[in-house]
Amino acid sequence: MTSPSTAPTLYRATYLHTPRSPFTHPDALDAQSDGGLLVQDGVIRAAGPFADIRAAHPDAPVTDLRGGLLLPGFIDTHVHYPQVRVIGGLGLPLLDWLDQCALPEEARMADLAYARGVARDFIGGLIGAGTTTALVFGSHFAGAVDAFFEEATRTGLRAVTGLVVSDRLLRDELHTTPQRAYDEGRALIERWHGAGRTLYAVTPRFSLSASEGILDACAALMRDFPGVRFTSHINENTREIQTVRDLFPRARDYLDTYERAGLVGRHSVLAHNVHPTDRELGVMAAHRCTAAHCPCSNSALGSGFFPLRRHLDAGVHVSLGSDVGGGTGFSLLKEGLQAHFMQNLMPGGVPLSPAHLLYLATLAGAEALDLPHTGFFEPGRAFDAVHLRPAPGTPLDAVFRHAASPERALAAAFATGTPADVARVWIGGDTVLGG
Ligand SMILES: O=c1[nH]c(=O)c2nc[nH]c2[nH]1
Ligand SMILES: [Zn+2]
Repeated sequence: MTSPSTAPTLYRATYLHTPRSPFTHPDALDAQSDGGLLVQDGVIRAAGPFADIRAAHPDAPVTDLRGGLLLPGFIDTHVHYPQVRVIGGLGLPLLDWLDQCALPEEARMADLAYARGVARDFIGGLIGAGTTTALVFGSHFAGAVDAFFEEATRTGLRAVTGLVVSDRLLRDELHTTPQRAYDEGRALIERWHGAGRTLYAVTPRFSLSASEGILDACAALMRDFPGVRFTSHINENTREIQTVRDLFPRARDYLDTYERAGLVGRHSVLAHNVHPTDRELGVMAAHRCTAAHCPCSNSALGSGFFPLRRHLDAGVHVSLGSDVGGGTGFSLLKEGLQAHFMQNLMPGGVPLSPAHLLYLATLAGAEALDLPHTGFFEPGRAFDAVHLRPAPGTPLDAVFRHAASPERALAAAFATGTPADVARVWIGGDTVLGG
């Protein structure tokens, strides 16, 4: 039975989106200075110049969003739910930061009441930054993962997440066994994968903390439940990489620890990849898996410069992640700016235009997660959107009022926009913030 249709709404706005990748299509940015998006039942029905949409739908009520910028909702492809309350542990390299900042907080997630509060803080932070879809590193505790799925369902966030599993070198209370990893993962998949807007991601923390037995349990879940996603970390820090080499003497490299277990494929998103070998890039491209680039985290933890040029030359898909709490906040505008800075500063870096940054923050994530109903504005896609409308008197408001083109306003949004400039957020046509 189909539910009865609701009345359409015609949104009138300056909107920008990237229906294609600017890395392969130089004219990928579509900017409508006076655009119209007709939305009904959460789905975009028509898109284009306002005058054209108006003429075709003369009776649709209009919501006027002019004076700001309307963008597709941001898609964060790497962010840690249990770390929202430890953002800002600056000055430590990865393994020390994990020991001193992240893991003590992750151990607190055993307390379900605590986890529920963290889930509220975390999802509030994501939506407040204009993020409408996220691939979320979950918790080591199944109860805390349930709490996350419940909060995602309550708020309407599109979320892909799962139980984080490890069996060595963290803290005892964060360790599990292959059998428990499989059993708890299976129960969570059966409850949440494909329920409403939520999907499941099989999530070994990283090979440093995962034995072959745990990786095999992850592979069994991937085999038994086709369609679940896979995520983990790779090649972030030189000490981490050396430790993985010592732990897996038969593996050719870091990627091979996942590849041998059968965990590298179209639905795999590997965070960081700051120090890849050419072989790893070739295999990632061949399997069409994604590297989630997290520039603020790479800077804060001193992990290094992401070799974007090598990824592009090898044909590896790249998306963007905030990596909270190694990263410094939820804003994908800030991640885009930091990516731009780092590519500017590194020898052989890729010059990133505002169109590249918008693509990385939106459609690139939809492609990484294989969510073809999100990522840009076209008839048939869900209306997931963020309206940036800076407060009067702010510098960004001054730029918006005087910008020579929507592209210039978009560049300023990446240069100086923050969550304070997010006025309204929609997911599947529902207003989840502002309005
Ligand atoms: O940036 C990171 N954050 C983490 O929590 C983590 N765990 C393993 N490797 C990691 N890298
Ligand atoms: Zn991470």
